[in-house]
Parts: sequence; C-alpha cells; structure tokens
Amino acid sequence: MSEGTGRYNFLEVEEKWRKVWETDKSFEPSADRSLPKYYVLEMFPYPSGRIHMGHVRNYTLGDVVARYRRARGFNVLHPMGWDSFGLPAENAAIENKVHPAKWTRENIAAMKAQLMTLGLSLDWSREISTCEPDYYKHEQKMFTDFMRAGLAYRKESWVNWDPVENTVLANEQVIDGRGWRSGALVEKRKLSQWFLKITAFADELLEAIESLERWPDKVRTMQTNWINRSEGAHVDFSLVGRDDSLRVFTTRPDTLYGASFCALAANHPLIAEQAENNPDLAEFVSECNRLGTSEEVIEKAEKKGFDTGLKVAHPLDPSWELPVYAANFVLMEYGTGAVFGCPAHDQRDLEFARKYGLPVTPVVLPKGEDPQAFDIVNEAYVGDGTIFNSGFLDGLGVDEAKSKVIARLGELGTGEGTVTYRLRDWGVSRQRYWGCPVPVIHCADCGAVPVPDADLPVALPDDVDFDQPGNPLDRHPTWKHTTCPNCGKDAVRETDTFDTFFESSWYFARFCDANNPDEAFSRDAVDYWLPVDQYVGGIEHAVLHLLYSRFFVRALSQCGYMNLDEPFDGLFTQGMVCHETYRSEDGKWLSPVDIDRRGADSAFLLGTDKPVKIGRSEKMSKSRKNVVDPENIVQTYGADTARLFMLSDSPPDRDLEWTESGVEGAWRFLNKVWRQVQDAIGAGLPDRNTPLPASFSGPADALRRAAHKALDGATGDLERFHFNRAVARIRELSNAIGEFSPSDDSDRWAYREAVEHLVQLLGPMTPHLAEELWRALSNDTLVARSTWPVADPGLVVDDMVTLAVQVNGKMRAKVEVERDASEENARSAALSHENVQRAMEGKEPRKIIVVPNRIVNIVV
Ligand SMILES: Nc1ncnc2c1ncn2[C@@H]1O[C@H](COP(=O)(O)OP(=O)(O)OP(=O)(O)O)[C@@H](O)[C@H]1O
Repeated sequence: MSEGTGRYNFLEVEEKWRKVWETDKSFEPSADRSLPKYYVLEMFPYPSGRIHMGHVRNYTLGDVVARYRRARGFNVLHPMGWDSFGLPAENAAIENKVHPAKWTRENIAAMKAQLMTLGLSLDWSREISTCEPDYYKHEQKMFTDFMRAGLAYRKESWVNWDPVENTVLANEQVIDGRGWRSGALVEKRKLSQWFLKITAFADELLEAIESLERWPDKVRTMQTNWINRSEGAHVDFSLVGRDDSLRVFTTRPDTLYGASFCALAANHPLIAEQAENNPDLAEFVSECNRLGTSEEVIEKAEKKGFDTGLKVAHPLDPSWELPVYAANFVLMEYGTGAVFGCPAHDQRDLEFARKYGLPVTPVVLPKGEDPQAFDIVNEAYVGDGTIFNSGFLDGLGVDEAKSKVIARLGELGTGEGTVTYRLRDWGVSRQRYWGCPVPVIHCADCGAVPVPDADLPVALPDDVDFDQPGNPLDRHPTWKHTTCPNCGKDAVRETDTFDTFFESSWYFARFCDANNPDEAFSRDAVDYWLPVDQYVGGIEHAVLHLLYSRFFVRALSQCGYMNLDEPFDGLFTQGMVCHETYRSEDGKWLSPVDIDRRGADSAFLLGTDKPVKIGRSEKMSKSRKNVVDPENIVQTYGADTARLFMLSDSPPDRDLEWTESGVEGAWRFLNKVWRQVQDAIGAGLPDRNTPLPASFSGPADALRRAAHKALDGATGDLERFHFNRAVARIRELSNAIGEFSPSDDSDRWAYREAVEHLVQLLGPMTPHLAEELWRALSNDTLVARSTWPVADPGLVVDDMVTLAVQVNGKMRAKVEVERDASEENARSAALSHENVQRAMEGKEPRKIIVVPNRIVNIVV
C-alpha cells in the first residue's frame, strides 16, 4: 500500500458525480421503443418527514437492480414519487395547526433532498405526488369510468364510528374497542359508502396467482388465503312456528348431523327484528357493535351469545329442533351472516357450546378410533375421518359425505352447493379531508351522478379548518354546493374522499407517462413499460396494496385503459430494518436520539434521570419513532458507505437489527479500494485499447482468473438478489489485487483488467466511488453508461482439479493437478505425495491406473 496518494474525499466526490449524472440525464430512459425495456420500481414512500435506514435499504436494493440492468443494455425506467394523501398529514394539522398540504410538501422536499444524497439512479423528471390535482384528476376520471362499467357502486355498510370525533375509523384506529384518539367506545354504524367491485375478479385474481412465478411463495400464499375461496353449501333451516327459514353457509355440510345450534351475526335482520321487543337482546347487539368491524378483534374477543328463544328445524330431519343464538363472532359480511354450530368439529363452536350447555355430538371418527369410546373433551376434532352418528352418511369419507349431503339437500329443497370467498368488495369511502374527493354529485332527482370529464378535477378546497371533529369538507360553507350535471338543479357534492390505497393502486402506470396532462397515461406508454419487471417493497403490503393493484389492471383493462394481465412480473420483499423501541413513563414513543442507554436493560431520557421503558425491537417506522436517520452516516462516511453497508450485512430478504458497528468496516473497505486503484495507476497501466498479450506470467494468470471468477459469480448473485454474496466476491477480488505486483507489460495489462472489473462490479453498489475510479483509470465514459463486462468462460472454470489417490484400494491422499493433465503428470504427482509413499512402504508399484481428472489407483 503506497502512502502519499492523498485521501478519498467522499463528500466532494459524491456531490460531483451526482451533478454529472443530472446534467447527463443518465437515468432518463430513452424514448426508443425498439430497445428492450426493464422497469424497476420500489414501493414509493409516504412523506412522513425524514427517511430512515429502512428506506435506505429498500431504495438501495432497487437501485442496484436498476444500475445493473442498465449496464446489461436495458432501457431502464426507475422512477420515484410520493404517496402523499393520508391521515398523518391531518393529524399534524390538528396537532400543530399546519395545513396538510404545507406539511406534506415540506416533508417531500426534505425527503427528496435526502434521497438525492444517496445517489439513487432515479429519473426525477417523472416524480409524482399523489395529493396534487394533476395526479388525482386522472384517478377521478377512472372512478367515473368504473361507475359506468358497474365496477364502482354505492351501498349501505357497517363502519367503525367514533361518537366523540364524529367520524369513521379505520380498523387499525380501533384499539381495544375504543377510538385511538378520543378513547371513546367505538360503535358500528350503517353509512352509505362507495365500493369497488374487486369480487368480480375473485376467481381470476386467485387463479392468476399461479402465473406469478417471480413472486415469493409466502406472498402468493397470503393472497390465496386472503381471497379464500371455499366450497360449501347454503343450507336452509326452517324457523319453527313461522313461514320462513334461516339460510346458513357452511364449508362442512358433512357434519350436519353434529349440529347443535344456529348462530347469527348481531346485525342479521332476524336479530334486528327480535331485538325490537327484547331490550336485553338489543343491549347484546349494542355490545357486539362496540367491538368494531375488525376481524382480528372479533377473533380475539371472548365468544358470547344470546339465546333468542327462536327454534329452527334440522334440514335433514324436521322433527329435530335447534336453538337460535345471536353471537358476537359471526360476521354479517361473510357468507349469509348465519352459521350452524357443530361443536365436536370446530373449536369456536365447542367453546360456545360448553359455555351455554349445548350438546356436543361427534360425527367424524378419526382413523383407528373406536366409535363407542371416541369422545370430545376440550379440543374439537377438525381432521379427516369416517362419518358416523349420521344416518345415511355413516361410513363415508368426508368428501363423499359432502357431495352426498348436498345432493340430498337439493332433493329436499333445503339447500345447495355453493362457493364463497372471504374477499369482500373494497370500501373506498373515507370521511376525511386529506384524500382525493370522490367525484360524484348527489341530486334529489337524478341520484348519484358522476362528475363529467370536463369538470375534473374536483379539487380539494384549501380553506378548511380542523378545529371541530368530523370531516372539514362537509362543514365547508360553499364547497359542496353545486348543481346537478344532468338536470341543472341544486345538488351537493359527495364529501367523502378515497381510501389512500386508491392512489397507490395505479401509480406504477402513471410513471410510464408521468407528465401527460391530458390522460392518466397513453396506451403506447403502458404497452411498452408495463408490467413492472422488478418490484421491491415490504412484506407488509403483501396483501392489500398488491391485491388492489392486481384488481386495478383488470378493471382498467376492462375500461380500455390498457391490456394487461398482471402489474408486477417480479416481486422482491426485502427484510425489515428493525430497532428497539422506547417509551416514556406516560407511554409516549421516544426516538433513539433522545435515549441515554446505561447498560443492558436500563435507559434514561437523555440529559435527565427519567427512566425510559425499553420495548422489543420492531420494524423501523416513524409511527414508533424507532428510526435512525441516515444523514449522520452519510455526512461522516458518505452515501456509498451507507449503501455498501446495507448491502453487505445480510441477505436482503432477511430482517436486520440495526447497528452501526459494521459501518466503519464498509468505509475502510472503500478506502482500501480507492488506494488500490491509485496504486495500480501509479504502476503505469497500459492504455485501455492495448491488445490482449499473447501470454501471461503465472501470477498474472491467477489474477485474471480471480477477476473473471468474481465477475461471473457476482453477476449470478446480482441476478438472484444475493447482493451480500456479490459483495463478498468483490472483497475477494480486492484481496487478490492487493497481493499482486506487476513486473512487465502483460502483468500490467492483467492488472488493469482486474481493477476495471472491480470498479465495474462496484458500479451498482457504490456508484460515486466507481465513477471516480473509472475516470481515474482514464476512461472518458461514465460507469453509469458503461456496458457490463463479460467473463471469459475459459478463465472461470477451475483449471486445477483434485485427484483422489488410492493405494491398494484405500484412499491415501488428494493431489492437485492441472485439468486434463497427462497420465504421466498425474502419476508423478500421486507418487510424490508423502502419504502415498508411506502407504507403499518402499515397494514398487505393480500397476497404476489413472482416471483423468478423478482418480489415481496404485497397486503394490
Ligand atoms: N424498517 C424498514 N425496513 C425495510 N423497509 C422499510 C422499512 N420501513 C419502510 N420500508 C419500506 O419502504 C417503502 C416505503 O414505505 P413507507 O414510507 O410507506 O414506509 P412506512 O412503513 O410508512 O415508514 P414510516 O412508518 O417510517 O413512514 C416500503 O417498501 C416499505 O416496506
């Protein structure tokens, strides 16, 4: 290592190259549609204020792909934007009296500046922000097209209502049955809401999962489970003493003989009817409604029921009567809002039956059990077996019994086979200000009328106040008052806004033609760029965002916007960057920068003796405040160090506990590479175009092999998202270079080749340093525009092979020889090994058999 070559001034260098890329427009794709394209996209961020190390990881991973694909000759689209509608802006408005638009735009400016310092190869000319009318006006047009196509509709539905804030809450905003901010007991309320008909594509969305070969299996499974197609039956239980019947849905009609009660959702019409004259039942219904609508909460809550006193007759045996309960665990939104309980074979039903003293009759006998002795105690039996205690079904397997019972129900007119999905239509209405206004006008005569194209966008008014609870759009003195586009009479605007998942369901398409003022995107642009070739983002979006986007390309294709099967061809879900969490005594989240850690489990508020509660490590997120801002690292060590550190530490799909301890190692490595290249230049490298020398010295040949192997291996690693392994290979190459000292021209030729490979391999990972060194090697091009080198296959295969040496049939040694070495050479290598000589005990070989590249067999 030579001294006196100066120091690597990363701050200056990094800024310099970012400017060069900008002027060169290095990352704006070509308009030439004949080029092969590659669209790399990372999930765009919510502008919460600052970026953290989680974002650094996400966006660096995507950037490596983008830079690598560019070098492989693709026309790469790699855009960035902001998912900028949403609640935090409104909360900031309420808490800090700052307008959501101002808060959002300032955050965007700050985060953009931060992302810029990371040297990401983004095409900023396509930047979008979803809260701006030039974005959402296209979304409003889409919605009106969906309305016309029957893909958007309005219906009454149940929502979580906060009676203090007078507003609807999202499921996540209901904590233990209370509003997250007001603390008020949440109620269920019926409101008219807009829905998108995602269920129209339920089967298609399910079947196409199979075609998503470049998606992680776990995400495909999560989507399958979310859609959850189940085959089962509708069964009608006639109401005793009345003329009508109760329809239930079941996936287990084979267990009908094990029925012991029927349970109805608290909001089932029959319960509502009964509650009119039964105040206790009415109170039970209110109690259920206070649970909110989240499936998770319902799943966790204690199972409770209320005996309505009604009875139903068994559909296979009218003389058998069962009681009817209202129950807090049955959802009106699933199936028919009514189930029959079979306690022996369903855990929830078993708990319910035990609580209310209802019979438990097993009807499925596990293999090898004695029907007389088989009993259900605390655990329901949900496995396979033979049907028993079930009349005409006895002796059948579960599947056979299902078909047979469905056939019998059909004959009796008390039921039929059916398919249901868990997937519900997507409710998109939110009673919020900071969202895209639903472009609809309500007219007393004409009903809900879509806003005509010429009147779009319906822009959010700026002059709103957040002093009172509820939706400021609704309170605005003039905004909602308008006239009907159909008949011209006075009418009012819809004051709901869209769920913010609406914006993120099509942003990937907007990036294809981001500055188109007239339409969301041109057909030509999406035909060329979509689908996204590589999408990178967190597993937390495995279900909703990805499913909504998959729905959108189908709905948009139906409305003539595009013709596409799936939005994302390849998906990579990066592991989360995690950090421990801190809370003050009064439960407020605290940031790591405010913590004074004094030992393994004690922490205090910085500069005080106030103890702080240390929580478990969780995904780094603004909402938990457990974030580490990259600024410090970037300032101290440079963006390349931050990038390299993120890439080298662990496999990209694995969660990673944030620690700064490896940062310095990454920084030292980059300094070493910098010095190595200076040393190489100092050694007097030949011009780039100097022809390949006819022969190389042994060390030069070894260096060439190291360089080509590193290139070949790292290329494969980059293709497979094994970025940490690619980094390890780059380090190996750097070691090999470090051991080399050239003595003639052909050595210097090999030296240059190895150093250039090193620099080009670093290109996608530490782009600033790579540019600097590339230029220092007297290249007048940019690494960002250079072509990925190709490994010479002859230098990649190992030229040495290991031969096993046997003496009288026993393995005695292993020797290295050149591949395809002559018999003569193999024989003498084997005979000269000391273990072999010992085993031969000084005797002469009688016979030596050589299997080329594999074995030398010596018989003495
Ligand atoms: N801690 C993390 N580790 C890895 N990736 C993350 C982390 N936090 C966010 N991301 C990723 O960044 C992308 C943009 O996400 P977004 O900004 O919406 O994140 P977020 O979870 O809302 O963060 P925050 O809560 O801090 O605002 C997503 O792909 C997300 O998975």
